[in-house]
Amino acid sequence: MLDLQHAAAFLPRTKIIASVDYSVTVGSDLCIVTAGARQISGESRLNLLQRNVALFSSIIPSLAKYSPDSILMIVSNPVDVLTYVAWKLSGFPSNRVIGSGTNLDSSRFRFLIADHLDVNAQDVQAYIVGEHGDSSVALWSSISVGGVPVLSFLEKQQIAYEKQTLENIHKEVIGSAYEVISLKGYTSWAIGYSAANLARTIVRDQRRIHPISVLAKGFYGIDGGDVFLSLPAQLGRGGVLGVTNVHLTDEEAQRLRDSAKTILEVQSQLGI
Ligand SMILES: NC(=O)C1=CN([C@@H]2O[C@H](COP(=O)(O)OP(=O)(O)OC[C@H]3O[C@@H](n4cnc5c(N)ncnc54)[C@H](O)[C@@H]3O)[C@@H](O)[C@H]2O)C=CC1
Ligand SMILES: CC(=O)C(=O)O
Repeated sequence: MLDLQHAAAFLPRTKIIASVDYSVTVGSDLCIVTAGARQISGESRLNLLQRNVALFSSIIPSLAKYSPDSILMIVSNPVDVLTYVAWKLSGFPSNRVIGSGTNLDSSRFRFLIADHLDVNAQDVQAYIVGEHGDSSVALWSSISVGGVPVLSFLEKQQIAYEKQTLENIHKEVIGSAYEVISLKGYTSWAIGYSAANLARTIVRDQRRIHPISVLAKGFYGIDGGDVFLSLPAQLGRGGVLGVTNVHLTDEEAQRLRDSAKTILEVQSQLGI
């Protein structure tokens, strides 16, 4: 807290407080939960589940008690399952409980596509959906650059593109966190920007569309239980305002359902 307060002269006027007493959070508009165990090199996010569920049992009810009208944004891993846990423990409506989900994976994806095509990542529209983790799904069919749909453009021009190149880019996205963790022990900068990007949309009611972890049951044939995973959703002061109806190919929809199944299998061990 002190270390951040000492930056006061370089920041817009901001009140920075910290406490182990949850009453300091009273009346929050947005609660962002990043507490928890993190992966060691080579460990999967799903492996953190038991340790972080135990933490959530003390954190979430206290936040919900002091800020019953807030939006909860979960970042701790495994983010999709912990968003479900936070939803259950808070008793909040599902539109007010989100996970940072694949907002980060999609940025990694856009960065890699932009790098491959030598364009600006902000001009690349592309989504990773599903689990924030190993079963994530790349929506190749909806990639556009500067408004031009990339795959159909290439197909129309009969320009051969390497399916393997595309698969490799997705593999690189999945491997991104593992690579950074093996190099420096944890990831921090990109997730920080990703969470700040989501927070800005929410508190400023920007109504932008972000791929984030939402209650996904019923979308794209996802059934089998209440599951949170990432879909492109519109966000604002009310939380999740709607889920965008992005066109998925049959293969993409099947991969999304498989990703939901992976998360549900892990969730079934919880007994919540
Ligand atoms: N969703 C995403 O894309 C990402 C998620 N993460 C996840 O975020 C979590 C934290 O990672 P790091 O910040 O790297 O770990 P860290 O070890 O640097 O920080 C964890 C923090 O949690 C705090 N904490 C532990 N128990 C607590 C409790 N009961 N109440 C309040 N705070 C408590 C610790 O004091 C510590 O400051 C991990 O689960 C990690 O996997 C990290 C990066 C990206
Ligand atoms: C750690 C993590 O989930 C990430 O950087 O993607």
